[in-house]
Amino acid sequence: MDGHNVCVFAYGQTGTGKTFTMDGTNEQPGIIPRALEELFHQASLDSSSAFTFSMSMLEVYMGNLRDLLAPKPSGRPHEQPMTKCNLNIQTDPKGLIEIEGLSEVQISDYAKAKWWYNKGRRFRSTSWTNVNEASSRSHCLTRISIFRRGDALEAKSEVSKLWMVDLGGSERLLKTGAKGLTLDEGRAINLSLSALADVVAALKRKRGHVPYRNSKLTQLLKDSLGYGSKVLMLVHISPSEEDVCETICSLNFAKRARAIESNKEVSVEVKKQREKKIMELEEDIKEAEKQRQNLREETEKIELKLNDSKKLLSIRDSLVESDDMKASISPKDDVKEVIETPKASKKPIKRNFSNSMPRFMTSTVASRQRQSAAERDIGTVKLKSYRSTMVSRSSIHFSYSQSLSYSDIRIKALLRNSNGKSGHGEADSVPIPEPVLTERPKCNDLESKVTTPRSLRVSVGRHRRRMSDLI
Ligand SMILES: Nc1ncnc2c1ncn2[C@@H]1O[C@H](COP(=O)(O)OP(=O)(O)OP(=O)(O)O)[C@@H](O)[C@H]1O
Repeated sequence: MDGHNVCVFAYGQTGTGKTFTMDGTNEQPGIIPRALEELFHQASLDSSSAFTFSMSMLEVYMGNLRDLLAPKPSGRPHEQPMTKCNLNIQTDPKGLIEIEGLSEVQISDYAKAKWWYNKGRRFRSTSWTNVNEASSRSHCLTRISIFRRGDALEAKSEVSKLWMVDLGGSERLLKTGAKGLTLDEGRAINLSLSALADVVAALKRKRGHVPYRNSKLTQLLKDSLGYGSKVLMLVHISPSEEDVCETICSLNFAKRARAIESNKEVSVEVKKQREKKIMELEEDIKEAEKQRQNLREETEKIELKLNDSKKLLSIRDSLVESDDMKASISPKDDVKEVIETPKASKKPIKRNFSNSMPRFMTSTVASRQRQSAAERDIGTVKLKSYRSTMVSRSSIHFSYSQSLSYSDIRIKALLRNSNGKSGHGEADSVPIPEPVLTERPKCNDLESKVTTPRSLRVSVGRHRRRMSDLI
């Protein structure tokens, strides 16, 4: 009544109570009469919509459709309505199934519906077998068409179908002892049940192609047995131990059918699980984002350290490459002061330092010769007396990274002046061009001081010496 197509069917081994469940008796009405009664009851409760019902009944017998509500031939009221058999099944452009020429009767109330139903049921094909004395030899289908119209005038009317199916029983032909026509009927029932099983399997696996066309039974139920419809299957099994194989087969079929997801609507539980999963994934994403940020910061720190190291390395390299600076002044006493530290003695330091130096930094023969030549030159200079005379004027700072070039014309002039005017303190009058003072890193511990006139500012640090020269 909510607009869905519905299929209720009874499945199981022959003689297990399918017809009893669907039809019932006068004392114990089955599902079909109860459903009819309930339909009218529900329609009376719903004041917002107007419902009308119509009913059709047919059976699939030996692969053919037989109309169970067809009018009887005139003059022979007690005869079975055989005029309408082998009906054609049509599919309309919307995919809805229609049976060409099938009788459809209006049912205005439950009493009328029951009357028609009992009438159609009487014409069903039954026969005696070893298992069931009134065994159904066909599949019996009752169709209720439900027309629903809303109270608004422009509201569209909806049509839906309720199929109630009493399937023929699956049977072991040896067990039933069927012969002749009964045997053929049994085979036809088994064949169509097999086609139904194929449809169920395809629906379960969500295959694109569902083999509805393999039998009349499945063709009829195409628009009520697939996606978007509601299906209720009743499985009947025998309590007898002898029928355990059939029971297992029936239960396996039921298991497959139960796994079909025909309803597109997602249940509340599934929705909750999805939301929970989404939240977990969002938490994971946040955590990953945090880790990424930390890694980025770490990388930046490492890059900064790397840049510092590169700078230090370039400074060291610039200290090392000074072969062309070998003419630089390297006062031996001052160098020794550089090497000496307050805590360590001379010899061990010299040895250790030399040992720890890379090979390319050790002194070469040429550099030692140049150094000794420079020392000889220095010997002619009275540096100490010069210091003592100039101490009140100013000072020049020598460090491990600072040296004074004797080839510098300013120094030469200074030295000439010192020799010529020693003791007069006239250094200020020396015509020395004003030197440029460049800033160099100072190492206070290693610093040694050489006094010089205040006005004399010597650019230091421009000339660097190899570390081996310092040793
Ligand atoms: N629950 C029940 N209570 C009483 N009798 C029952 C019950 N179920 C089945 N029966 C009886 O068992 C017999 C077989 O039942 P039924 O004809 O419904 O079986 P079936 O599954 O329809 O068989 P088939 O497939 O051969 O048509 C009937 O006589 C029926 O009255």
